[in-house]
Amino acid sequence: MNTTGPESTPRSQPTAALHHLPTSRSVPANAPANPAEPEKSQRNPGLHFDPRFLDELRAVNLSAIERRAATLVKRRSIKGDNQSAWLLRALALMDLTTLNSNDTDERVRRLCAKALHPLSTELRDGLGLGDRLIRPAAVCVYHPFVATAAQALHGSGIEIAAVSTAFPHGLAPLETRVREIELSVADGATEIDVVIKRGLVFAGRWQELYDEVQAFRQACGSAHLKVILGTGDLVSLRNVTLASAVAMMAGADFIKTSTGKESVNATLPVGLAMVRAIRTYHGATGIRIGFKPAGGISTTKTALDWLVLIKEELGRRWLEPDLFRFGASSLLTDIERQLDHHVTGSYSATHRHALA
Ligand SMILES: O=C[C@H](O)COP(=O)(O)O
Repeated sequence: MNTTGPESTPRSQPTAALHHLPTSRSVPANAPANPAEPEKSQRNPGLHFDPRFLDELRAVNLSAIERRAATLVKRRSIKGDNQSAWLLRALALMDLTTLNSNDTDERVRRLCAKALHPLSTELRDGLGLGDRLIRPAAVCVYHPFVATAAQALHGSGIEIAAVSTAFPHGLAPLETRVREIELSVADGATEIDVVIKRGLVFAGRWQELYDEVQAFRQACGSAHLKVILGTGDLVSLRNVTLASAVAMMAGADFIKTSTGKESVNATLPVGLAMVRAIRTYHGATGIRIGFKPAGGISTTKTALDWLVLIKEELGRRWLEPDLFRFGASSLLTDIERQLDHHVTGSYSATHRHALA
């Protein structure tokens, strides 16, 4: 593949049924004509729930998706300066995350300090970055640390993402989960990562799932909504595809693979199933939905695989922070090490880059 420029465009797959669906909010204008000029994507207004959209997506060909995921990665060849450029891009597309049971305000402050200055002066000089500001797109924390992060990042332009709705299982009454979103927004969260109740997927209770996600979207107000599917729990790619579709119909701004707490996290076949659902939705509505793989993405090799997948399947426009994020707690460390290697010719010890 050509990995140097913003040349490819998404291949739309309009579906017949979707064209007839009414939107649940005002009908948006189509996406910008030139995807190479990234105007901020408009928010997803959602669609009224209609099972016909699900019928369009039901026939997922598992083996074809697995074959495609394997081929994409094999074809990748990103080296040298080009690789450094892609790694800097990966950094800028990151939700720098801490979601541990032993998180503290102090740890979150250190993480925010790292987000503000992710690369050392030597490394920046070695890479010739000059004045270029390269920082993660967001810091992602549990609700109790939103106010701390908001204070530490005030005025920086770095988004504050909160995992709400009884993360990571989503097993609390709906009112409790909605209230948690409202509290996070009040504390300064600009993005909310919600988890779905996986049981609604197993039971095929799609309307109920739609209603819950719509309630989350409403509680978010101007904060952007990322819907975590917990794909490692969902058993089949068909479930992943249908849950993606319901989340988008209900107004998700992003769909996200995993909480990082399931036994299986983000995998390329699952990602492929999700980005194809995104492509279908875009083809039919003109609305671009963001994608966030998360959980277990800790090496630059894996990060590059994901970037290749997105560029090939959705196009260059999706490699911007309003449409793509990595959810990752340790990826930044490996990016620093690889960049260091590019500049100095040798690998530094991981502990030199340890976060928080
Ligand atoms: O949403 C982000 C994930 O929880 C991060 O997972 P990770 O710690 O495996 O990178």
